[in-house]
Amino acid sequence: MELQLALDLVNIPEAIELVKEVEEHIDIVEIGTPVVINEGLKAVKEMKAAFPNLKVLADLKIMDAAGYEVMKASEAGADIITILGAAEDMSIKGAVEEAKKQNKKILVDMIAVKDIETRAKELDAIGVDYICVHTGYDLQAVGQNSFEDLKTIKRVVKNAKTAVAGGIKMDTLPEVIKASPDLVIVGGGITGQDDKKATAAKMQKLIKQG
Ligand SMILES: O=C(CO)[C@H](O)[C@H](O)COP(=O)(O)O
Repeated sequence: MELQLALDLVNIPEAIELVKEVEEHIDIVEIGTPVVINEGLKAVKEMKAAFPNLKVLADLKIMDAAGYEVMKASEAGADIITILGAAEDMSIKGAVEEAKKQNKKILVDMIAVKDIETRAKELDAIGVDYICVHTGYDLQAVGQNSFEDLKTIKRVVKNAKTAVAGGIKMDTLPEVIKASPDLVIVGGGITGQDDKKATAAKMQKLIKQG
């Protein structure tokens, strides 16, 4: 099980300062969608240059022109690139094909997918690297989470790694860990804390204990 830190509400210098604090306690750093919108793929490039030993995920949430966008994110230094599960199979296949060429990985974000079980089976058969259940900010605001969806993908996915994101905090982490995802993605649960390093360290410890 790995820990990914999601950075959404920062600029590039703030993102780099934040990662300096928690670097030793995370496996992957995510350049969140709002950061890519504000700063472009330069944010991925600068993060990779600052932390060459960390895996960098570019949360592009690709919907179309997937091969091209995966290629551009790969050139910027991303190790993992996200595409939406709601995208056409043709787009998912394009992303997977380009990622293989570039020696990168594809994470499919299942946000807004209604039939998680059926779509997860289809995506698994296409050969994506990760399938991630995700409750975005708008549904977190009305009290939703993805813990039941995580159990669903754990049951049906045979090849891809499983991941979970959306409002995970220290108090809900044990429930997430119980379901044994391969990747736990935490944003505000770390960045919103006064002592980010101690929080990341504690989360890492729980995750490594399984
Ligand atoms: O992709 C995202 C929002 O669309 C976030 O990066 C993801 O939800 C993790 O952040 P948090 O733990 O703060 O919810």
